[in-house]
Amino acid sequence: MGSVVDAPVVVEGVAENMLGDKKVTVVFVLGGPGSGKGTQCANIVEHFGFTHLSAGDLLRAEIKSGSENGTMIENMIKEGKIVPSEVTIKLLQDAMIKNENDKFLIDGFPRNEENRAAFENVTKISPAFVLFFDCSEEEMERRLLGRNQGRVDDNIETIRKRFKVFVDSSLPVIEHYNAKDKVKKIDAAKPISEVFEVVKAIFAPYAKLGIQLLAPDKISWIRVMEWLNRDKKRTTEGTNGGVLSEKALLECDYISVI
Ligand SMILES: Nc1ncnc2c1ncn2[C@@H]1O[C@H](COP(=O)(O)OP(=O)(O)OP(=O)(O)O)[C@@H](O)[C@H]1O
Ligand SMILES: O=c1ccn([C@@H]2O[C@H](COP(=O)(O)O)[C@@H](O)[C@H]2O)c(=O)[nH]1
Repeated sequence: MGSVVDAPVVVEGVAENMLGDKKVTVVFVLGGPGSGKGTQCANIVEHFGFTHLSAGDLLRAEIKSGSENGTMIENMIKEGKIVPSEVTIKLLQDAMIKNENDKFLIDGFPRNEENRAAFENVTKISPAFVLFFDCSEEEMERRLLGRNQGRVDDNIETIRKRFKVFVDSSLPVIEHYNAKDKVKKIDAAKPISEVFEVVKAIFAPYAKLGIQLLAPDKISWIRVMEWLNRDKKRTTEGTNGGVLSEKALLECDYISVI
């Protein structure tokens, strides 16, 4: 009996963007403060192999690093205001370039139409789709006041300001992508596990296949991975140089898919 490995299945038709020499898939994760974006992103990372980039976390790290922008960012966050696009975009772009992964969840960005247009202009990346966590202000307020992570903006005064910024500036971003049919709206008022069931169905095309080599003496991992990675499509090339369909690969006597 051979060993087990996770093999990526890349789905044709999912938008891919170039970041330097690298092809990347980006999903924007949007929703009001406390709607559960970070919580669900952690689940998506665990199950679907995305890298989570929270714009808010990157800005908070920038404050801690003692950067020259630190004081300005801290003041904006305390007021619930939106940090200038060039600062946030640079942090996101650097994080994507540094990371070897090619699938990113960008959480809490773009926050306004100017953020969105600047990001698309600078990076030439447009999202594969946008997850929108929809939740009432009453429920979000309850969650934020109970979060207890010592955040300077989780107080009732700043929370109200953040809600207003979300409605006035961030909802138009969601409307922009909705007009392009890119928004997947989720009822985020439900319990965490129920929200994740809906999220899971949306990310199903990114699921990893478990593959087991039944006859390691007859077929090598290197060969299987070459087949699966070729052209990043669901068709693969066989040993005889012809085209081996995914179906044929999965029916191969030496491999089982679990
Ligand atoms: N579906 C849910 N039901 C109840 N509580 C939740 C749910 N999702 C998240 N929470 C809790 O609500 C709080 C806020 O969640 P989270 O940090 O994921 O929200 P967020 O949208 O990322 O917030 P922000 O935009 O302010 O960073 C956390 O304490 C989290 O445990
Ligand atoms: O793109 C962004 C993301 C965040 N901010 C500022 O940070 C806080 C906190 O953001 P969270 O997503 O809740 O962690 C937000 O209120 C903004 O002040 C930003 O300016 N731009």
